[in-house]
Amino acid sequence: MGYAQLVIGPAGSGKSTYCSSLYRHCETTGRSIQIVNLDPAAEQFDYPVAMDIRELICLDDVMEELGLGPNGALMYCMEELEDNLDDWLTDELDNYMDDDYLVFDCPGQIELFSHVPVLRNFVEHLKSKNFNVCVVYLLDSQFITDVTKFISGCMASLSAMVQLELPHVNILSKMDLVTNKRDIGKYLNPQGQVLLSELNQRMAPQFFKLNKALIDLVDQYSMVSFVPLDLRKESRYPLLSSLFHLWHLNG
Ligand SMILES: Nc1nc2c(ncn2[C@@H]2O[C@H](COP(=O)(O)OP(=O)(O)OP(=O)(O)O)[C@@H](O)[C@H]2O)c(=O)[nH]1
Repeated sequence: MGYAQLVIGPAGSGKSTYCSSLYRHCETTGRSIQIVNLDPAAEQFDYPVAMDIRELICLDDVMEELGLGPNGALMYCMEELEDNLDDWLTDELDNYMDDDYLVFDCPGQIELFSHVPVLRNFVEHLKSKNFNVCVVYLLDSQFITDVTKFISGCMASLSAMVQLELPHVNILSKMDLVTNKRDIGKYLNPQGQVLLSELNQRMAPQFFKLNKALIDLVDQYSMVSFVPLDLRKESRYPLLSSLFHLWHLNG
């Protein structure tokens, strides 16, 4: 059995930085992982790239040849990947053995994990090749500085959970940029009633019913909670280790 981590999250949330930190961490601790680039627009990497979607298709070529903009071209590239699961991806996966650990650095287009089936089909393919797959969802800590942003971050993460139906860990990235940790603390162990009253104070009364429904949803999916990760600090090591261990057991 192989293991795979799908690293997803909005554009710029720190996916590639997380992948390179994880790679260096594993190097230090004597583990072996392979990082795969699934972003056809990526230009440079801070980690050795084991497999690269750009060998199959490249964003610039699609933009030039089909006259598409960056977003349309990216979706075209991902559909090309979906069409090549049995060919390109299967050939590439054949290079990896039992017990190999692949980490997939994905593009940040939100539609990939909200409403198009590409990643879900990709995951099904990995499973059919005997990979145990889990998701690491990154959210920039700067995006949850108030309750409305927090709810929006939760909803985006929840839509990925529902779409992919995999073991899922939410990580709050760029914690070094949070100047007042107390502002974020209340969102790490969210209390429904506190969030609801904060939300209601921010919004007009016609939204109160909707606010309640949203908070109940976050409460019910109690796993919509975030693990803060500061990659710039030495303290990241125990956290990366325990997360890695968890994924390896449950992934
Ligand atoms: N301060 C700080 N900056 C970070 C951290 N992680 C990433 N960044 C910066 O955030 C920017 C985006 O980081 P990336 O790792 O490229 O993010 P990404 O999610 O892979 O981006 P896309 O592939 O474009 O979606 C870069 O300028 C990084 O240097 C962090 O933990 N702290």
